[in-house]
Amino acid sequence: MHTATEANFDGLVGPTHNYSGLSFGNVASLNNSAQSSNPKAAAKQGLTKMKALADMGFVQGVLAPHERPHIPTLRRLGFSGSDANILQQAAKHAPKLLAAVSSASCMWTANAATVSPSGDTSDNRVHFTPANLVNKFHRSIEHQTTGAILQATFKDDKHFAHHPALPSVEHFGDEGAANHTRFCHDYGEQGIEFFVYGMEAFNSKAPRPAKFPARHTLEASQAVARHHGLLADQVVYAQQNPAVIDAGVFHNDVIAVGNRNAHFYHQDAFLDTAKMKQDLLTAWGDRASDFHLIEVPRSAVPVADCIQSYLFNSQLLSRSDKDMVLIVPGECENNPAVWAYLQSLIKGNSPINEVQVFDLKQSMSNGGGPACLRLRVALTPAEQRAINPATLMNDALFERLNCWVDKYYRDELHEKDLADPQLLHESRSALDELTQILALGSVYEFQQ
Ligand SMILES: NCCC[C@H](NC(=O)CCC(=O)O)C(=O)O
Repeated sequence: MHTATEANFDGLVGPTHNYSGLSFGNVASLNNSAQSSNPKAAAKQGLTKMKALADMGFVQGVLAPHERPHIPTLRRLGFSGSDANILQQAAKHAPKLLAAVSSASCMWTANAATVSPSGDTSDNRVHFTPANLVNKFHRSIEHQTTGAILQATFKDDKHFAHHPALPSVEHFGDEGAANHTRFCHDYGEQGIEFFVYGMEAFNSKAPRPAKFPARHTLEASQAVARHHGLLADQVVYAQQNPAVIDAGVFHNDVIAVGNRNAHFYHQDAFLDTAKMKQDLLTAWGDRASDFHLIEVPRSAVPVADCIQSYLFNSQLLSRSDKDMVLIVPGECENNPAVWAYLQSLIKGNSPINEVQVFDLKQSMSNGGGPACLRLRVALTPAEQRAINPATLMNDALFERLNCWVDKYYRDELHEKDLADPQLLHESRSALDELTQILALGSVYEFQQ
């Protein structure tokens, strides 16, 4: 281990994974709200992807799911009595609230936080800011536990700095790394941090979407950049095209992905594409010919096909300096325009040389693809050695987590099951054991 690398930390799908139509503006979430879910299959699909990446030689970590249904939130909202009584009352009087506090949405760890690697920060530590996720109630309750799990995973304050989430108000709406990409030569060198926002909160004259919410503001990204101690000329901001948000692109990672010297994005992704390109090339500096701007034209793949297939919600991974592999969901293979485009892409002269397909249907049906499920953390060798080793995927952990899923997870879940006190019991028992497997300590309220 001599050079820095990029680790992926995937969210392990929790035992209450279900489809409740909670995310206005997210087409899959709204369309699948009547479906029953399969938490066991969901967790195993995620584990299979994690194991495959570990087997390919990438550093792969696991982030634990949160305590759900979240009884402390129901108590905060006025329900009282025993846990079973609270579940029963919530199911009767506020079923959508019960669904919200039962969501396994923390699986999408691209939304867990924004991470700045040590090559970029003023104190040369890796900085983490959990995302407040204020736009959706069910996600706004994630950041505290997310912060605790990140601190239990990246423990050593010599290497890692943890900030609290930004103020939980729309002006600072923050969706984390789903709207953040880092470009660099080597992962350990200083890079360019690219922040994409949906609207300017304090400028009502600036463009913003009309139909669906812009979840992430410019002001949130600027605050994160200040906290992380980033240099102004290493930071680029770009506004998402409001029209694509209105078409269902609720996060920028549904329409663009970047890695090292490659930016792979759709023609319609940004409000001002020419400016985005110019700003990135200026920040990149000399050797501009090394930077790959791979723009997918709408004539080849319409925006609707991007949303249906999640083409851009892929993981773009470096196998060596000039060789990248793209990890895509099965939906890409089933979309003729997308699949034809991908075949031509890998034959062309971009650094992307291979496409690998993974079945992530359980997560995809709530609008989460391969990229949503992972948080990227670029690490130097010394930082890598400082991570909690119990969270790193390998043969033994894969085996152990599969047995753990078999022991605790159901293979079918309907909205009505969320009121079952047995589900709460199963979920807490599972997480209690998981904190031992991953050596996290007591990160959940029920353990305190
Ligand atoms: N990065 C992908 C995030 C997907 C997530 N979906 C959800 O929360 C849907 C949950 C439901 O509808 O049951 C979201 O929209 O934030």
